[in-house]
Amino acid sequence: MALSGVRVLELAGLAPAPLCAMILADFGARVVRVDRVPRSAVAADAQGRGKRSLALDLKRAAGAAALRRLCRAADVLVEPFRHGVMEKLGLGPEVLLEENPRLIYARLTGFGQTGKYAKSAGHDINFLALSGVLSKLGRKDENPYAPLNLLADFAGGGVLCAMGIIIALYERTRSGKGQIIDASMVEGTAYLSSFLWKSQNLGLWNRPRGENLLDSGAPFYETYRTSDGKYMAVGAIEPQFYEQLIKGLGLDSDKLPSQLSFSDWPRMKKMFASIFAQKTQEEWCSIFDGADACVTPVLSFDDAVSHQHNKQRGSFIKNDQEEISPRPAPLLSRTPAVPSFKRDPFIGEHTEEILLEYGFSKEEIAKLHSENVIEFSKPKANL
Ligand SMILES: C[C@H](CCC[C@@H](C)[C@H]1CC[C@H]2[C@@H]3[C@H](O)C[C@@H]4C[C@H](O)CC[C@]4(C)[C@H]3C[C@H](O)[C@]12C)C(=O)SCCNC(=O)CCNC(=O)[C@H](O)C(C)(C)COP(=O)(O)OP(=O)(O)OC[C@H]1O[C@@H](n2cnc3c(N)ncnc32)[C@H](O)[C@@H]1OP(=O)(O)O
Repeated sequence: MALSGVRVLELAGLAPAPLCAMILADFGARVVRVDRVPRSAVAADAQGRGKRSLALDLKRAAGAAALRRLCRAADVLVEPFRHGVMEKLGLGPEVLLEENPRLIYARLTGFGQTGKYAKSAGHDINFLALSGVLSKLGRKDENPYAPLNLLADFAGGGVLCAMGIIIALYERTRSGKGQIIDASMVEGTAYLSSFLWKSQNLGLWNRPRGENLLDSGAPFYETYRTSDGKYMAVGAIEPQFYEQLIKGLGLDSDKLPSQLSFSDWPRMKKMFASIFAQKTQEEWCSIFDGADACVTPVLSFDDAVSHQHNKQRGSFIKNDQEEISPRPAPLLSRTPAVPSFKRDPFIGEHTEEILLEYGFSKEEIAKLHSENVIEFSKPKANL
């Protein structure tokens, strides 16, 4: 796999860092998740695929020293705490990079390492809000709406941090040097929205929220309820696709206002809604499948797994616990990701094997254990 041989240490956190490290594991990195001792009340990594777990108390001097030793032999460290936490533990980047100048020290936070909010707690919705992007999301006359925690936590956070790590690994092949990655979810989300920023003078976004082309203002970029209580997604932007949409709906474009007549959009949306409400989702699929109208069913998770297209591509996988999840993306032709089919690791399940692998002796491990600096776990559920 593309990242074979890359050793990653992930300090356990909430949603974004676990995704970042799972991506690295899916593509071949050997990822060790460093879990808390004593266990945290919010300890539940649903993104542990392909990782092993080492339970280590970083607040004890011997625990922090153990992490320093692990970092001397690692390629990447991913830490998810607000600024100052690692420094307080004596595990700041100056210390770890001095001991291992090749280390890539990835700091995945909401607000970044500097600035007024660097030490503030926050969650996805806060980062999305500060990036400016949340102000654009939502329907007309409604409050801004955060699409789960997909945008800041995962896209602007986990994915962009993984990209930063890959870029730094690539650069290290030339310089031989590691570096610090300051991955702020506010900035990651803002960066993802570059198109919105850079297209402002195109007149696409100058109307109030919910009245623009892609924010549910346009009748041809919307979801519509079907007679069986399901939904269809319509994305017929270009005129040739819009024409196919109109045809599929049984309408005559000569008798309709022009596609880009903003003032007619509310009326057109009502008309489309009443037409979509007359057939089931399946009936609409049989009309639009194969037509270039950019109309697709809105699928539940179950329906997505069993949809013919996704089945043909093997887009979802099942692990040995029968748990279904999306296959890693993108597909690389020669060195594709090979996701683990084993269950996610229990906290502390691999403590001993990891420490041995990183050069600790059996005696050292026994001492750490007797002092409760590390924990071993018997295979039982985390929750
Ligand atoms: C919207 C998402 C968040 C989704 C979260 C949900 C997935 C979970 C939230 C509630 C969970 C459920 C609940 O807990 C009940 C059940 C519990 C059960 O165990 C599992 C099932 C549950 C139902 C459980 C299920 C799920 O887990 C939940 C539903 C997000 O937006 S995530 C993004 C969050 N933001 C960031 O990542 C930005 C950067 N980070 C931060 O701002 C902060 O880290 C954060 C997230 C605000 C947390 O702040 P906190 O004060 O708690 O932490 P820090 O300041 O970072 O400091 C960490 C302290 O921990 C010490 N420490 C770390 N590692 C170790 C170690 N190995 N050993 C010892 N100590 C360690 C560290 O030294 C710090 O100590 P100090 O505070 O003393 O400095």
